Amino acid sequence: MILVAENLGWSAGRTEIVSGIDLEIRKGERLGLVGPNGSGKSTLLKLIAGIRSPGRGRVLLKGKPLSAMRRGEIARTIALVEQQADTGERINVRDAVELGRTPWLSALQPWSEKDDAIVEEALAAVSMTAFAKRSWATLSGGERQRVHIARALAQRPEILLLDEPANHLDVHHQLAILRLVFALPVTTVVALHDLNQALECDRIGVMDRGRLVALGPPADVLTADCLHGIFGVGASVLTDPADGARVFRFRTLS
Ligand SMILES: Nc1ncnc2c1ncn2[C@@H]1O[C@H](COP(=O)(O)OP(=O)(O)OP(=O)(O)O)[C@@H](O)[C@H]1O
Repeated sequence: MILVAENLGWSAGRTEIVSGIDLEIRKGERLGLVGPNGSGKSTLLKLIAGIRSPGRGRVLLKGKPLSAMRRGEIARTIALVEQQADTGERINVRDAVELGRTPWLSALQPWSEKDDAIVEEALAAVSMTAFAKRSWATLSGGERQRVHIARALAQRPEILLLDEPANHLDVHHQLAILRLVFALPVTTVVALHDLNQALECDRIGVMDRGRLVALGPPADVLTADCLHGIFGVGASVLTDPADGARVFRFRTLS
């Protein structure tokens, strides 16, 4: 297991936001996190990224407690693309992506041509090369999202955590980003609202009111009962005649 959460919990004041999370993340898997608004997906991602300290339980990264690791050491392994993340307004796109290299730089290892090449590759991966000199402040929401993903790619993490990466993106870029993310040779944990996109994950974790209530292959987890009970919707599973893929069609419950 590359990352293990043991009885993880976090509270805001006296309100438990997530609790009792036991989760073993396998090296190389694509794990989707789904759940209603406010069910704790972002909080769980922040806890496993080490940017929020758990109130209870612990996170082990390759067997080592996250709490015993330095920030830079964690950042060389885990990158998190947050929802609505912001970046200093005055920087340009390339500067924002270069920030991804920070955990790898030191007095003994200053910026090199290799870092330039990694940044250029990351910009190209999200089709933002032509925007490299543009000021961050002038970007649209979807362009910012793609730059955040490029920054995370430049970090060259072993574990990539993404909170709603397709948010703000037009349908072309949604498909392109998810295809890119799912093809990366890294472990990926991705919070998703689109349950059809979630079907592409190896495993799905379902969050409900701060708890991980189901975990397993998409077909086992995203059942009609689950969709009814957790999301309060009815769903039919249709087959796409183009390629035989399963797709959900949702309806409100009368
Ligand atoms: N610092 C905080 N103080 C108080 N409440 C918080 C804090 N952070 C999160 N919450 C609450 O915790 C709950 C879980 O939030 P979280 O952002 O983890 O959910 P989510 O599943 O990612 O939601 P969404 O799908 O809407 O993005 C929400 O009700 C939120 O309002």
